[in-house]
Amino acid sequence: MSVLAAENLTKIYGGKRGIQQEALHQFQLDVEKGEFLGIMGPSGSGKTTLLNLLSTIDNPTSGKVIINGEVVTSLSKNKLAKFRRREMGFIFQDYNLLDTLTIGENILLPLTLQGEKVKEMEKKLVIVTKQLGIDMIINKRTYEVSGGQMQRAAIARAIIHDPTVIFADEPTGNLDSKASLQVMESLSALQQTHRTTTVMVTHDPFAASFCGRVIFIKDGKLFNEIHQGENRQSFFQDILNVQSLLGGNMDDFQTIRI
Ligand SMILES: Nc1ncnc2c1ncn2[C@@H]1O[C@H](COP(=O)(O)OP(=O)(O)OP(=O)(O)O)[C@@H](O)[C@H]1O
Repeated sequence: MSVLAAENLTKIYGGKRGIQQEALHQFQLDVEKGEFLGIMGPSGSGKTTLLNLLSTIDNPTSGKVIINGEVVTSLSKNKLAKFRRREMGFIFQDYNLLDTLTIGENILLPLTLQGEKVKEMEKKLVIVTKQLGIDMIINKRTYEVSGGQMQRAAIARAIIHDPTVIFADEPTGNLDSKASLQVMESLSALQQTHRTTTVMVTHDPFAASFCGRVIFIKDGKLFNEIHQGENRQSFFQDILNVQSLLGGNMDDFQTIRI
């Protein structure tokens, strides 16, 4: 069952007297429940634009986004804010945790905003932080923990309210290879146990190799899509192969690590 769909999504930036830039052209996408989808492509190909449209951070010039049967591109501002809070989780490259709160308070933010009972929140916090191996840092502040721990806290915050879909934008962009491995293992394990649908933009073939499917974008259009087969290592190689077909600026691509 498709839980997230894009129908003919087009985004044209600029306009009036400025130069127009078509960043996305009549894009079609269907994401199944429980899928872990990666979005890759050279710099400027339209990845962030697509993620911003799917996650309702930005509006398309034309076309629709449908999440859980709801045409989110037609929702009023108020309804959209509620829908986003309930149905979506976000993971960013720079973690976006609040320094004034403890790690635990940061993780609980989506439930606090929903008015969840304290006892329930505490139970959920213990479960999710144990799953992510960060239960020992919930009383610390952001400046007392590592980047990998902050990103795992951000994953916990993204998933704690059981959203329909998690949007991740370069979640390993600021991490070294060891922390990237921990973060990607945590994210893929957790999204499987929660059967959450996850959509992740990344330049990093290592991070993308944890996805079940990776789509490649070029010039705002779908270039190719590949599915994980036997194992992650061979999928990593498949991703590198498509990247070399795709060309573009090779500086965009990290080709080491497996
Ligand atoms: N706010 C904007 N105004 C005008 N043009 C924009 C804007 N945002 C993006 N673009 C242009 O749209 C195209 C797609 O940009 P987008 O940020 O989606 O690419 P990307 O694949 O995410 O790139 P990167 O990997 O470098 O982040 C690019 O040509 C970019 O210059």
